[in-house]
Amino acid sequence: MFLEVHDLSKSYRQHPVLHQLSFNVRRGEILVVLGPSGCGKSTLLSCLNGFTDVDNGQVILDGHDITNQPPEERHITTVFQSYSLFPNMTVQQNLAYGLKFQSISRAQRDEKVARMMELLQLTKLAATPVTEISGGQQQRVALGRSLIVNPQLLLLDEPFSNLDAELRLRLRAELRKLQRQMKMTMIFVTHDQQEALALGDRILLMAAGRIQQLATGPDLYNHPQNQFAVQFIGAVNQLTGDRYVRPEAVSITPNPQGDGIVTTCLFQGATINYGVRYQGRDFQVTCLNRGPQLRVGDRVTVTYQDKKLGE
Ligand SMILES: Nc1ncnc2c1ncn2[C@@H]1O[C@H](COP(=O)(O)OP(=O)(O)OP(=O)(O)O)[C@@H](O)[C@H]1O
Repeated sequence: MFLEVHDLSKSYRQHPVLHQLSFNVRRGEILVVLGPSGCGKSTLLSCLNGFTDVDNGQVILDGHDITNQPPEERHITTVFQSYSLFPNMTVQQNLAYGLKFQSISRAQRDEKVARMMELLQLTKLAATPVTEISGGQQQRVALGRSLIVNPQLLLLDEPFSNLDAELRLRLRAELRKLQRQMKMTMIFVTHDQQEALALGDRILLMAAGRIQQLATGPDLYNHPQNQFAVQFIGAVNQLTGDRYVRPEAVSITPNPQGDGIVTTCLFQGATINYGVRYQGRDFQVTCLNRGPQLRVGDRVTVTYQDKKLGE
């Protein structure tokens, strides 16, 4: 394994924030750390990059125990939400800055910068001061500045959260492409489940400083291990005990004698979300937009196959 984390614990002033976390990251993988605000995601990254000391546990990177190494010796780079670029420098100068401390020739440096600008589609903006480019372009420069030093491990802490929805989607796709091209290992922190599902080879789901589940996106969605996982990823109809059914796994068919009744209807384009009252319960139902739309008050037949947590 490329990164191994064993029994990592961290408290701030006697208040435990991370509880004996153990997990691995494979070389060339994007692991997304997903969880609600305050669950300890940023603290986990700080323990990995060395900005925060751990109370207990071990961090092994590529076979080396880095638990007590200072941050500058770890070959780990972090991209933050606020991109902290140098405002008085151009795009090109910002990208080149990280390479100043590497013993490479000027020609090699220029070549790396040119390649990075090309990858990130920033070539035309090379000579523009970073204060004169858009938020999305600034975030690309920040990404480029981190990627250019070719870190063994890149940590990203909600890097797109200041950007509008469309730009987020675009940069997500670009990051995925770059990561594949450069075969870089990344840990990406987010509280956005769509982002996690879109980006992660695997997702480490956290709540209150504990790992709830570590799985691929489809596994997390289709086979949640506990109540937290089933509630946090996607919408769900809770049934009795540990049984549940996802909205798209409920079928409704119009039937004047049916014992379900449509209570709400939300048109979403490709899909329609219905609320259906059935057997004393309110169900969320997601249907593909095919055929005539049902209306509030329509009677329906309801069928579903429920599942059990942990299966
Ligand atoms: N330097 C610190 N001193 C004391 N408590 C801290 C410190 N940093 C974080 N905490 C606390 O640790 C807990 C976890 O914080 P952390 O920032 O790691 O969560 P997060 O999941 O990254 O949250 P968000 O998504 O809101 O950024 C919170 O209760 C927070 O208040």
